[in-house]
Formats: sequence, structure tokens, C-alpha cells
Amino acid sequence: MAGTTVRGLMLPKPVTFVTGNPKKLEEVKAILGQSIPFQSLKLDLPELQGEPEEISKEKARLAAIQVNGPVLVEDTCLCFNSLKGLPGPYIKWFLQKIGHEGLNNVLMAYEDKSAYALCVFSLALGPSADPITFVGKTMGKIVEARGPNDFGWDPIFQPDGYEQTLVGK
Ligand SMILES: O=c1[nH]c(=O)c2ncn([C@@H]3O[C@H](COP(=O)(O)OP(=O)(O)OP(=O)(O)O)[C@@H](O)[C@H]3O)c2[nH]1
Ligand SMILES: [Mg+2]
Repeated sequence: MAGTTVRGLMLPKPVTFVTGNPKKLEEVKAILGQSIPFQSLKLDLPELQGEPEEISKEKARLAAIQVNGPVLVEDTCLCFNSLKGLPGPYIKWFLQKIGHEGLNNVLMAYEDKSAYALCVFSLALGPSADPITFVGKTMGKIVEARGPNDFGWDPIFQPDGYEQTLVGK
């Protein structure tokens, strides 16, 4: 397949977005699907413990080895300022174990309910390439769950400057 150049990066094959999460795939398709040659692969990759960028980079490195081509992965964190950034990359397990109500309960011990969402994308151009990382940060606060509950922590995160949670309620 002919190569494509995206923002100065030469991609030898279509990029494979690797995720085990269908909702993440839906969002990434909607945002990137038009602008880069794109395919997806459902793989549940092992996730390191550590800082968000290291976790995302290591996911990309492992994914590129499995795919043997260019891959994009994302690792999403929800960080509470009063907990110095935790749960952060461990939000998936906090959600599974204690849910929205439990996350709100944890913050009852603190006045500061501010939080930020980090989306850490890593692109590896191939199995031996060092992944490149891109980080997006959205500031907001944790609120009692409002709106449909079909994706992650969206119903408890209200971005700064908005009166609604990420699910629009
Ligand atoms: O409300 C949300 N809005 C989002 O935009 C969003 N993106 C991810 N998540 C959830 O946050 C945890 C991150 O874990 P995560 O990044 O490791 O994802 P994952 O393990 O589900 O998939 P992947 O690692 O195979 O790609 C998981 O519970 C995801 O469901 C989101 N929740
Ligand atoms: Mg994951």
C-alpha cells in the first residue's frame, strides 16, 4: 500500500488504532477517521503501572510488535487534584470496583473536587520505532453522576466553563 504523510510523518501503511474498548474506538473513528488512513484492532494489551506517558508508550510499543506496522493507542486518565493526580491511569479499576458513587465518596473527605482528564495518545511507526506521545488535558470537577451511563466516567466529569457533564446533562 502506498505511504501517506500526516503532519510530516511518513506512514508506510494505514495506522492501526489498537484498543479493547469499543467506545474509545467509536470516538477515535469519529475524530481521526476522515484525516488519516485508519483501521482498528481489538486487543487487550498489558498495561504497566507508572506515569501516564510511560504507560501509553509501552502500550504502543507492545501493539506495534503485535501488528508489525504503525499503531496508535490511547491511555485515558482521570486525575483528582486533592489526591495528587490519582486515580489517574488506574481510573478503569476504580470505576469497576467502586463506580461513580464510590469516586464521589472518596472526594467527600476533601473540599477540592477539581479534576482533570488526560488523553495520552502514542503513535509507533513500527515495531522498532520509539513511540511519539501526544497529551490532551481537560480541566473540570467531579460531580454526582448525571446523564446516560454508558461510557466510563463521562457522567461525573463536568469540564470548567460548562454546566453539564461530558454526557450533556
Ligand atoms: O467517560 C469516559 N470518557 C472517555 O473519553 C474515556 N476514555 C476512556 N474511558 C474509560 O477510562 C478508563 C481508561 O482506561 P484505558 O484508557 O486503559 O482504556 P481501556 O482499557 O478501556 O481500553 P484500551 O486500553 O484497550 O484502549 C476505562 O475505564 C475507559 O472505559 C473514558 N471514560
Ligand atoms: Mg486499557
